[in-house]
Amino acid sequence: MSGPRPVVLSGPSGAGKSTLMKRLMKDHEGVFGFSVSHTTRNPRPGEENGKDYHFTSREAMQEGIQRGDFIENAEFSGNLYGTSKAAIEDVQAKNLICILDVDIQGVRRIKETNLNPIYISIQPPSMEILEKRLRDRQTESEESLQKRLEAARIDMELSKEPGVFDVVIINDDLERAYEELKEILNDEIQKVQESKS
Ligand SMILES: Nc1ncnc2c1ncn2[C@@H]1O[C@H](COP(=O)(O)OP(=O)(O)OP(=O)(O)O)[C@@H](O)[C@H]1O
Ligand SMILES: Nc1nc2c(ncn2[C@@H]2O[C@H](COP(=O)(O)O)[C@@H](O)[C@H]2O)c(=O)[nH]1
Repeated sequence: MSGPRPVVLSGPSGAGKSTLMKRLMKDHEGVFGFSVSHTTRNPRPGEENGKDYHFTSREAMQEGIQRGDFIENAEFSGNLYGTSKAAIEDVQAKNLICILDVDIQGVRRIKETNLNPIYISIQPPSMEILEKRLRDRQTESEESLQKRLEAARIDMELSKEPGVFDVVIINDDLERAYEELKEILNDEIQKVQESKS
């Protein structure tokens, strides 16, 4: 299907992907659409089913995977996560820039498809700062936090491999990281805005 190129945002848990993405969507109403993933993890306070995630059981999700409903899926920190074909189609049908928030395993699987997104990695300035951000967010048990930090170490190494990401943004200063993200997406944003005027 032709239309604006999707955007894959990846990077360690706690690096700031959701923070940057929410701001981008708020500042550009009618330009971006979020690909709502499925997950077997429990909702956090304030998260809405169907908006932040489709919260589901492992059994139901495995059935969906078997049926071929997902373009990618991965086990992360003890839970299943996945992008359904429908999640992407819903956004693309509206001619919006589809934003996917996926881990590094998702990035690798999406590269085997014909989605052709812009791959952006959001990285924290250091492991110490990442740990502080995750602890301050107060969403994780100690066990989950340790699993996320372990996954983060792997993510930070893999993101340095040439050719995996089109751009790596270090989210140290939020304003600067946001400006960098907007700059990268400027052409696609303009295309959507022009198509609507
Ligand atoms: N540049 C920044 N400086 C300080 N704090 C930040 C910055 N960016 C994000 N944060 C804070 O760090 C925490 C983690 O950010 P966020 O939830 O956006 O990360 P994430 O990458 O989406 O994580 P996850 O993958 O687990 O959903 C949040 O509490 C957020 O407010
Ligand atoms: N491979 C996929 N990874 C996903 C998907 N949706 C989210 N994620 C990643 O999971 C971790 C944890 O997210 P959290 O909301 O529990 O903090 C994070 O790295 C996300 O990028 C998906 O559909 N596929």
